[in-house]
Amino acid sequence: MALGAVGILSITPFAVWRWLRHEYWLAGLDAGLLAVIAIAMIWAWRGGQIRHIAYFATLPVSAFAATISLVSPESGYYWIFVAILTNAMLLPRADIATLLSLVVVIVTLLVDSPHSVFQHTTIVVTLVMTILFSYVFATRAENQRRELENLALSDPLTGLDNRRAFENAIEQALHEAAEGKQVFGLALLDLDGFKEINDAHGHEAGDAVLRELSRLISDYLRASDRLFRIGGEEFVLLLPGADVAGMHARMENLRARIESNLRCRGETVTASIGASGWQQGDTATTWLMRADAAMYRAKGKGRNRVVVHGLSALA
Ligand SMILES: Nc1nc2c(ncn2[C@@H]2O[C@H](COP(=O)(O)OP(=O)(O)OP(=O)(O)O)[C@@H](O)[C@H]2O)c(=O)[nH]1
Repeated sequence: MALGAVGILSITPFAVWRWLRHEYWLAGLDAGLLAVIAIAMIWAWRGGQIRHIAYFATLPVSAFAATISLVSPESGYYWIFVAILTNAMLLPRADIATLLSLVVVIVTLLVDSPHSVFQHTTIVVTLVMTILFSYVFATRAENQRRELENLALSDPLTGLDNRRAFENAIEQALHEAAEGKQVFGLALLDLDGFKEINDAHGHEAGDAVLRELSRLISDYLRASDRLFRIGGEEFVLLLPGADVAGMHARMENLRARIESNLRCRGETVTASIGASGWQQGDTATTWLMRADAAMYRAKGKGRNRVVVHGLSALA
């Protein structure tokens, strides 16, 4: 929004000035660019996706810079610097931003320059330097954004996807299930007596158990399954293609594997698992509530067991 406001404040005087000088064609070009910026600002204000808005805004800005440098080469070149920076700052990919800026610069080199050879060389060199520096800036910004996204979506202790990632994934699963593309199972896994483990052996030993548990579950999962750590000793599994009977068999295997392999200072550590299949009309809350209720039934029945909602004979 701030960039848009600066753009409008900077370009409007040029549009008026050109209109007063009867340069209607150039004034119309300025007015077109002002309209693009205004639409982009309204789109952003109404919550549009920044990525789409960026492409919508940068393409006309680049086209404007190239056109103005072709029709008015004495001063038009300066707008190319603005276009290069706009591309680098707005576009989500540094390579696309650089490519677009290069196209603009190459187009402008087609102009018969009214400048001296020295001035023209200076313009070309400074444009190329600006593109290079913008590329470095945009690449850094892109990497930092990716790192931040990873940090926001992963759990630092286990490296697994976290609750926020799970919230995105369950919405996606609900969408796919409602469209009939895929059935899904959802399983909640909670360690048994973890407080006592922490109290008896210390927090670091507890952390080691959580890391080992993550490794055990990850090794057991299929490529399409997803595992999340959504709380202290609470994990969620999102299992595409799993019907309730199949889910019970798989979770029972996982439970037995944990019981056989998970140890803290030689003591066996176990987990309780509650699971539920997707049902028509489910929201994330209703689906999770059924899996949660199944998990508490597993705890209530003495822990170290699996309960799948709707599979009472096996439960
Ligand atoms: N080491 C460690 N402990 C954690 C972490 N997050 C939560 N906890 C501990 O996990 C324990 C959870 O305790 P409870 O909710 O009582 O669960 P529980 O002892 O496993 O009991 P049940 O679930 O009923 O079998 C608490 O002592 C928390 O301090 C963590 O990241 N690391």
